[in-house]
Amino acid sequence: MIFAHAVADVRAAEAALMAQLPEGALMQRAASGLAAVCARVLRGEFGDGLRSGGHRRRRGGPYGARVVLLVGGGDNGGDALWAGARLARRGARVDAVILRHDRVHGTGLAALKDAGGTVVSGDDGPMTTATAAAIRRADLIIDGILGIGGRGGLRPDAAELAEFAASASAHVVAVDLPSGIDVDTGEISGAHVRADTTVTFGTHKVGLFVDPAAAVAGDIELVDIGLGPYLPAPALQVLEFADVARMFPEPDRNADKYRRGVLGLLAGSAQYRGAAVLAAGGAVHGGSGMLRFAGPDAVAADVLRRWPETVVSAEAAEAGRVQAWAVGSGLGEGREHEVAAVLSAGVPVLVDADGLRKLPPQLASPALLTPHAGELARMLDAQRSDVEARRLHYVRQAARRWNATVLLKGSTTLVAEPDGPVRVNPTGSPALATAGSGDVLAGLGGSLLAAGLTTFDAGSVAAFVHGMAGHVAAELSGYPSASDILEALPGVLAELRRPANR
Ligand SMILES: NC(=O)C1=CN([C@@H]2O[C@H](COP(=O)(O)OP(=O)(O)OC[C@H]3O[C@@H](n4cnc5c(N)ncnc54)[C@H](OP(=O)(O)O)[C@@H]3O)[C@@H](O)[C@H]2O)[C@@H](O)CC1
Ligand SMILES: Nc1ncnc2c1ncn2[C@@H]1O[C@H](COP(=O)(O)OP(=O)(O)O)[C@@H](O)[C@H]1O
Ligand SMILES: [K+]
Repeated sequence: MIFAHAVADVRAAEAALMAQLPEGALMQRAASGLAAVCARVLRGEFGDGLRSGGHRRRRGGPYGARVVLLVGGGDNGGDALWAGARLARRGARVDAVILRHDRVHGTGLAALKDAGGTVVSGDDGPMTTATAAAIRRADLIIDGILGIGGRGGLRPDAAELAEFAASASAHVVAVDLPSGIDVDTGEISGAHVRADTTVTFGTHKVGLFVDPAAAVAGDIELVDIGLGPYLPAPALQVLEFADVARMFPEPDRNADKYRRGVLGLLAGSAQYRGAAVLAAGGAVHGGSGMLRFAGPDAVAADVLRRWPETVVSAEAAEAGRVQAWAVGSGLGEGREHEVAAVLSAGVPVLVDADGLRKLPPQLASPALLTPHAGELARMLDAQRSDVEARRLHYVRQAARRWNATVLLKGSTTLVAEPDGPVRVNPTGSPALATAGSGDVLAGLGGSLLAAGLTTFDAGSVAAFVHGMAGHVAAELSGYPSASDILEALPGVLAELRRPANR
């Protein structure tokens, strides 16, 4: 599992660690890790990142490379200067653009000059003819404008510099984080740097994983500076393949279909018949022992044709015993009384799409709500654009509001509980943004709930597997449909469940 911590916790851990170490030791660890990643960038070991297109790709390493440092008035600028000094000693031509001469990290600047680096900015501002020329011909730009001490977007002179750097063809490496993002929320409130690679220190920072900020961080490289023992519980968790492989329910020797868990599915309608078929497909593969589908004859017939293992009934009340419900995908209007009955049935429930329209103020059983940004906006009486800009804020708010697990879908899928760390799904891709793909996710998540996973684990495991299936489907079909994603599921699950991976 990968973790990210809040700035206050990073600061406290740094203070505790620094008390044990000689002055400046931590910055040397950070700068040495930063310089090592920069050397790899200059050897061409990194892709072109997000700003791909106009990059001049260098392969020769630091010797003879042109490096520009953007240096703010704090320790983030200090890291850049010390790393610049190391690169200069290895033969790079290093030019520093100093934003605040009165605040610049003194020993870092002296070290850079000793190593042969030069300052190209002027006394009255960072943008000079020499600055522009250095940035235009740079192979690598190191963004040390702001780190965890930054507040709000970049100020005008830094913003102008960042904009000029963005128009250059150099690879941009951000020190700790792309300057100007809100590091604890992933929000962006003004001008900021766009990085191809971010080298972060001690632990990951929240904003590096949450859009919109994550989208401007590029590849993330973590440099261990020894903070680990001093860090408290993380603010964010990112599951990895091995975590997910371990979290799957393992049917025991004397399992039967009931003990493996039965999922009830209330999805699809005359208008959205396919939603029932797609959700049922996610469900029959998701680890539960049996699927009971409740819905109108025509929809049930479609489900049975595709998934003959399903047991169908006309109404939720006639479905029989289940260990969990998944409700709402493509359900349309008119079955609100059934949704209400399912929500008070006393078993865990995944609530998607139309099931989210009229949620009661209190939910009677453990619930996993799976809105996209538009649905969450409607639930919280907010604007969709605001939910997309402040994903972490709103997902946490909804989790507290309904005392439930909330899985917010989209470019960063987040899974939040009323308290504790939020999980970010690392496998998402725009390939998933296709009609019906959310229905597959709902069926899969519901099935995992029925099989006994908690709402938090079921949501995060389902999102992870769904994302992997999206990648596999994209390799096979270019622009995969939801049916393609569904078809890729068994292969992905087989890989995850292989004994060697558990
Ligand atoms: N502590 C450690 O042990 C280690 C820390 N490390 C490194 O230190 C970094 C944190 O350093 P830091 O605390 O000095 O803050 P930092 O992010 O450089 O910026 C502060 C300066 O920015 C300014 N400023 C603020 N907002 C602004 C804006 N919007 N636009 C423009 N300017 C703005 C603010 O000025 P003021 O607001 O006072 O005018 C102040 O001068 C951390 O990210 C990591 O890289 C590593 O070496 C590992 C060991
Ligand atoms: N830009 C994106 N990047 C990654 N995943 C995305 C993106 N846009 C949508 N998704 C994912 O695609 C799925 C779409 O689900 P949903 O919005 O419910 O669509 P539908 O209702 O048509 O099934 C969700 O899993 C969501 O997280
Ligand atoms: K930075």
